[in-house]
Amino acid sequence: MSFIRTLLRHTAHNKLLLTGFLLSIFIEVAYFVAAPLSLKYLVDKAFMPKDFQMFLMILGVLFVSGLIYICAGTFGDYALGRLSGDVIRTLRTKLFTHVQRQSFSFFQHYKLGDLVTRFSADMSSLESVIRHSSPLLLKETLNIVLGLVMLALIEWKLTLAVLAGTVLMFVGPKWLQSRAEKEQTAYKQAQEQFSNTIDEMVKGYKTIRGLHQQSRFRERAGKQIQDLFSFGLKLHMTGSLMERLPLAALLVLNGTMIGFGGYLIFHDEMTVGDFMAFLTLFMFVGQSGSHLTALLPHFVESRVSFNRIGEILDHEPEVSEPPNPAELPKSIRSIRMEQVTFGYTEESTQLSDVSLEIAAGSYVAFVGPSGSGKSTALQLLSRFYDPKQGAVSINDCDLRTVSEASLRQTSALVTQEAFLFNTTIRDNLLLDNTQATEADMVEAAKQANIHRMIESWPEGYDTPVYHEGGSLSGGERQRLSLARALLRNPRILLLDEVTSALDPVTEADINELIVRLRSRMTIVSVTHRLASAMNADHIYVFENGRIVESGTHQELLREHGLYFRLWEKQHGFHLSRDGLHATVDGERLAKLPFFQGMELPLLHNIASLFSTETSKEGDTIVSEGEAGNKFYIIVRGKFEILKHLPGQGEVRVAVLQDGDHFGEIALLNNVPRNATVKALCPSVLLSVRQEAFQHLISAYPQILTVLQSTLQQRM
Ligand SMILES: Nc1ncnc2c1ncn2[C@@H]1O[C@H](COP(=O)(O)OP(=O)(O)OP(=O)(O)O)[C@@H](O)[C@H]1O
Repeated sequence: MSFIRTLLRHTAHNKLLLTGFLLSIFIEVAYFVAAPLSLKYLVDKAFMPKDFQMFLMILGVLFVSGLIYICAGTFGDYALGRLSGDVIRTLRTKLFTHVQRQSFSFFQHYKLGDLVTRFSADMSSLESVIRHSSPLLLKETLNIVLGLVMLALIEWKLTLAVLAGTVLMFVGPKWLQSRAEKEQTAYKQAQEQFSNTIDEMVKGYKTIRGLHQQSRFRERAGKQIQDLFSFGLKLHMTGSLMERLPLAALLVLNGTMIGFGGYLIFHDEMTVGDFMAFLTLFMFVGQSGSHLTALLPHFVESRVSFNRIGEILDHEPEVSEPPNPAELPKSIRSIRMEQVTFGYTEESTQLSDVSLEIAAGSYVAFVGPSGSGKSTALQLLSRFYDPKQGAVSINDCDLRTVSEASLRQTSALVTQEAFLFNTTIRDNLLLDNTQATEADMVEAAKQANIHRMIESWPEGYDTPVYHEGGSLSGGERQRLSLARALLRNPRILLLDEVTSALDPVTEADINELIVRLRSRMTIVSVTHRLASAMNADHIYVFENGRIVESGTHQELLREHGLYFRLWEKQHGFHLSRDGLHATVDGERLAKLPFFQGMELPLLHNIASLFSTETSKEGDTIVSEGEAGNKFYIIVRGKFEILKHLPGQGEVRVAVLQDGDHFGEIALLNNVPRNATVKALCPSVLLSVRQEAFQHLISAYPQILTVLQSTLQQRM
């Protein structure tokens, strides 16, 4: 078993303790095996001839060897504790460090529950086998071997008969082993799935309650608990069969031994003392045999656990530290992507032949439609992935040759998620930054416009954060994660949609901060909102994984290309500072296909028919199949369009963002929604009801014609 090999490998370095432990086991076993022999001598040499001196001598020997046995056992327990603790500590550390080294794809493949189960349930089963089952295995095997030798010394013929029957004890468990392994694997998988559900239930508790999804989750958990019950029952039954079959074999053996032993006594080939010693020793060996088989289910479980942990340890990170990593210089000249092609999987391509150069100290924006590859390009700049072809470099230094520590000191990434640790605000800001003073921390918080807010909390910088930042607002979280990045004083600041989920005031604030920072560091910002990018020194426009345009805001507008079209789409909306009230210009409405050619005064009237709606992440705006009675324009936010496709279930078919519209088909009578629309972040919409539109349609039949042709295209 490779598990035993691993065990030996991890304990071999502590030779003295290991030898002491093995010796203690040997003494224990020798005592147990030899003790029944005392019966033979007591009966044949002391009791039968009534030799009191011999009796005292045997008693003395028993007492001294009992004392040695107790001392050896105590030392053995200590040695085992140290050795097994050491193995588990090494394995836990190895697993943790290995998981930490992994690339993003690993965390996409393994869910939280998968990993937690491996760190907890699987490690515990290994721990129990290392601490209890392995030493028992050793002891019981030695018991059997030594016991059999002793039995042979007492009466070899009887021993041979018994030995032949012993084979029976191991046939059943061997036969059941592969079944037990399969059941164990199924049980562990069910544990993982249940852990994943608990994880979602805790993290998504607001969404679950908000959307009243408790019963769906209860149903899912109920099914998983039922699976745990069924797999657990099967496992229990197989385990108990593995223990019971050898016991049945033992009963047969007992009968054989008493029968054959009796025959030998009646024919004077064995003394009564020999028989009693044989019987006691045989009971003892039999007990060891059944202990051994009782250990089998634990070994099966630990083997499955060991393989599951091994699967993680065998997973090599795709992005690894080079053997002799280079350090990035203090001053940065440029960041380059040269003919970069990249795909998240072997088969897919998310970036094709992307080349760009970012001068040190400049502020660069990546813009483009959803899914065009902006964030992917940023992740390559952070070396969360390596390109399939081409190179990403800083100062002509390929990132694949640079040490991770040096890269992370040079650049800091802030993402939309703004993850915070469950500790105080101070610890969240400082992390391991021992060089930053209290004044530095306050300065960074001031720059990110969060200092006053922190000070207004009763515990100030010592305020604890709960639920990974869920106890704070999105804006507070984002400002804190910006302050954290600034405190590290990076030379390159990478921002991934940092303002997309924020209210207009916070967004404007953060955009101002970026403008202030641009002289101090190189900034690369991914955003789908062009108003946030217009101040950039240079803008790269992505479409289908390629850079299709680049230049300043003005240059790009003059090109009348994709950027211009996106700008036109996002322009013409007004949002109040609190983000709760939006309006749209008549000119903007004129760009919608079904309003084209209408006079401006009428469009202004139509604009006044719209009312503002806000939605939270996860809110369903429209549901496939329901009767629709509203048309929507997205003022700001992100929505996914989901459709039920035959054989595939609900599938995301598109993502809509600022300036996009949906639901116009519902403005026709009795047309059900042909897709579900869900908010991916806090969003603001303008909507108009069907009734309000009816008189327009009758006055302007062209609206109806265009809507009908849109409907035909989409069905
Ligand atoms: N981790 C991932 N694994 C597989 N595919 C991914 C992964 N992340 C993104 N993609 C896919 O890669 C493509 C580009 O995604 P990316 O996030 O870079 O686009 P984007 O322009 O930033 O869009 P958005 O603004 O919607 O995030 C999309 O088709 C997306 O579905």
